[in-house]
Amino acid sequence: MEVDHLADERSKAQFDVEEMKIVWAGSRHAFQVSDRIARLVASDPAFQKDHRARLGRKELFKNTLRKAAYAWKRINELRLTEEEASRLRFFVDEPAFTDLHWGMFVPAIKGQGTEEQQQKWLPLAHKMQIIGCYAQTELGHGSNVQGLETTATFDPQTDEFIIHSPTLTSSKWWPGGLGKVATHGVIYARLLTNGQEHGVHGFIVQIRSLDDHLPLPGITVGDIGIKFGSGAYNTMDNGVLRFDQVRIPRNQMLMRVSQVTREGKVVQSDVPRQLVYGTMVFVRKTIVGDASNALSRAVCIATRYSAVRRQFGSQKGGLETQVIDYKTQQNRLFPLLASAYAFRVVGEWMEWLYTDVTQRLKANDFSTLPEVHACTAGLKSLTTSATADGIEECRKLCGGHGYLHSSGLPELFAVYVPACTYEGDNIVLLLQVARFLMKTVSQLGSGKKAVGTTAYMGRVEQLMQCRCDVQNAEDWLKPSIVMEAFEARATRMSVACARNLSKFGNQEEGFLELSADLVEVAVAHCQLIVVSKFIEKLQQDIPGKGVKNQLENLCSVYALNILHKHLGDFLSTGCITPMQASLANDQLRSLYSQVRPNAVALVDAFNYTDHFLSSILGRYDGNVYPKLYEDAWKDPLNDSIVPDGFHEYVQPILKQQLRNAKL
Ligand SMILES: CCCCCCCC/C=C\CCCCCCCCCCCCC/C=C/C(=O)SCCNC(=O)CCNC(=O)[C@H](O)C(C)(C)COP(=O)(O)OP(=O)(O)OC[C@H]1O[C@@H](n2cnc3c(N)ncnc32)[C@H](O)[C@@H]1OP(=O)(O)O
Ligand SMILES: Cc1cc2nc3c(=O)[nH]c(=O)nc-3n(C[C@H](O)[C@H](O)[C@H](O)COP(=O)(O)OP(=O)(O)OC[C@H]3O[C@@H](n4cnc5c(N)ncnc54)[C@H](O)[C@@H]3O)c2cc1C
Repeated sequence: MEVDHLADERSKAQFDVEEMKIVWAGSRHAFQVSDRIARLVASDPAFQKDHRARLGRKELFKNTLRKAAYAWKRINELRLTEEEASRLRFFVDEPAFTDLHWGMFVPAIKGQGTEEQQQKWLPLAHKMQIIGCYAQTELGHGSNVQGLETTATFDPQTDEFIIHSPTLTSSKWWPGGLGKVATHGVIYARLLTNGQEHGVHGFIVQIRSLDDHLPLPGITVGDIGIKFGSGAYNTMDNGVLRFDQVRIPRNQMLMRVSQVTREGKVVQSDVPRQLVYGTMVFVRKTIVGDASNALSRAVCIATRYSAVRRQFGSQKGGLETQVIDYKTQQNRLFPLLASAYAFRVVGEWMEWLYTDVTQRLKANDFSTLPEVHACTAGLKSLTTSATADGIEECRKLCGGHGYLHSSGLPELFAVYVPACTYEGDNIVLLLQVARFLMKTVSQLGSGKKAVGTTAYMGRVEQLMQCRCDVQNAEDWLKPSIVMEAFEARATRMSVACARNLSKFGNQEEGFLELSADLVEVAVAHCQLIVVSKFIEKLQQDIPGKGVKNQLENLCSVYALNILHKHLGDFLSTGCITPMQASLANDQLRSLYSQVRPNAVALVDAFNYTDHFLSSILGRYDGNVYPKLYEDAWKDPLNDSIVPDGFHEYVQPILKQQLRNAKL
């Protein structure tokens, strides 16, 4: 009979775990779909994944192609909905060319193509009769999109664009799916007509033949090579691509934002030029939601293992202390648990924000676009940095065993860290947020109302002077007090930076000089958004015994831990005193004690199968030691007692030593 080594932990929970599962999933329906698909994937041997790190690149990649084809077959056989298919991709847990096809190529056509273009290309893409990638980044430029060098020159004689890579640095470099699989790509290039340049635009270009999969004439394409970590992101074929005067019909330029007429005239639509960047906004909001997935997974492993692992403190031969009971462990682990829940909430809000802007754009209302850009960029940066650091912290929280591949943490880290770079380097994105904030501050005096996530700046005078009203530690549990402290911090930092900027004659020069401070301002603003959205969520009716109370504790842990980590910001802006900061820390410690008995149940609420977690340390039943021991013997090195190469290389050394000793 299977023994649940964590049963005791589970019995301590003070809330309804089943109801928390629904909060985590977003709705009862979402939970049911997710639960069903997770089981479907876990029970299908075709989706086995524990051997990935031992495969060579070619075998690994072929295995991914097999899985993708099988997944597609099952999606069609079972007639899965879009939601179900997307859950299937999530639980299969393997980066593949299909991510870029569905996650970027299709959205780029939807967002930047005209109705006519959508009608032509989307049915092909939806049936996967063509497979697309998103080819923007080049060897020489990624962040600086305006600096891309690939050209698309209109030839009025033939009514075609000539796509060309004029330099080595203009080679497309990084696009996922491009290396070996994609038949088409949305290629970003500088538009040239009648000898004039018109900025970067997207073009649908066929890369490989649909008959024999060979590159079309004028195209050089391949994979860019092995990436960080074993297995990990190497299931993806990130590619390199060069064009030698490749011709495409005029109607393959994505023309929702600008059109090129038969004569080569460029006509701007009434939508803003920035919509050319719309796919990045879409993916950044997806990445925010996904951060909670990756962080919760690491936290689930570290929490369960911390409850299993015991070190020191045995009294009279009794059990040693569970490491989760050490305050230092709690102080590292519980803020990550709280962050996972916080990012879940903010991810949900981000979905709402995106739906809202999409509807507005349809009605030609572009007013919220700058804010949506700032929110998606800023929160993508904040959540991915925190998640990447959080996964590594979870590895350390698991001590030595966390470094084993079978802990599930090294591969999770290797797959996750590029999220800090792709879809915009996190620092570059925070600088975008800072620009938006400096603009907002500069407009405060002009009567323009600060709205949305910057509405708090409308109370700049009050926030510049307010003094926090905390008398005792429990006061820090009041949402109004926390909000005021975060708003005062963000406002004061923004205003201080804006004042410093105004000392520079040249704004751009000032921006460069102060960029490190500006990044901190952007972080303060984004952390405020997360805290405020979590607090807003708690104002809703949340059913289930004790569920809301747990979420309130986690929200307070998230906020007070940030306050503690960024104490310098809060103190130097004068809103709170050192005594109040110390009370916040007392409250944080007390919250840890309240989270402690619920910790295992709070990670059970993520509803992850053992297949998905892929971690011996994070097993649901906590049966860690026998399984670790068993697993060691499965390593190919243990197939033979004496390893290959021993007689050839090591034995001669030993014999030499023996000879020397005899001499
Ligand atoms: C094996 C199993 C398989 C299973 C299969 C199952 C089948 C599948 C079924 C379902 C599956 C579903 C799967 C879905 C998965 C989805 C997952 C998605 C995967 C993601 C993987 C990621 C891969 C990575 C991709 C990339 O990295 S793409 C490249 C990204 N590149 C960047 O992000 C570049 C960053 N740089 C920039 O964004 C900008 O250029 C800049 C930094 C903003 C610089 O801009 P600036 O210099 O200011 O220049 P301007 O261009 O002049 O802008 C000025 C102006 O514009 C505003 N602005 C800027 N950006 C935007 C924007 N995006 N939106 C709106 N506005 C913007 C800016 O604020 C300025 O405004 P003002 O003038 O008003 O100030
Ligand atoms: C796994 C992975 C998958 C990818 N997939 C795709 C894809 O499918 N399609 C695609 O088109 N691209 C893809 N990319 C490329 C990715 O979008 C870029 O790498 C990313 O946007 C960062 O750009 P960069 O490489 O030019 O970095 P750089 O901008 O060169 O960054 C280098 C350093 O310079 C700093 N820096 C740069 N500019 C500034 C500035 N203005 N101020 C201060 N500091 C600055 C950065 O912070 C960073 O520390 C992928 C990348 C990875 C790693």
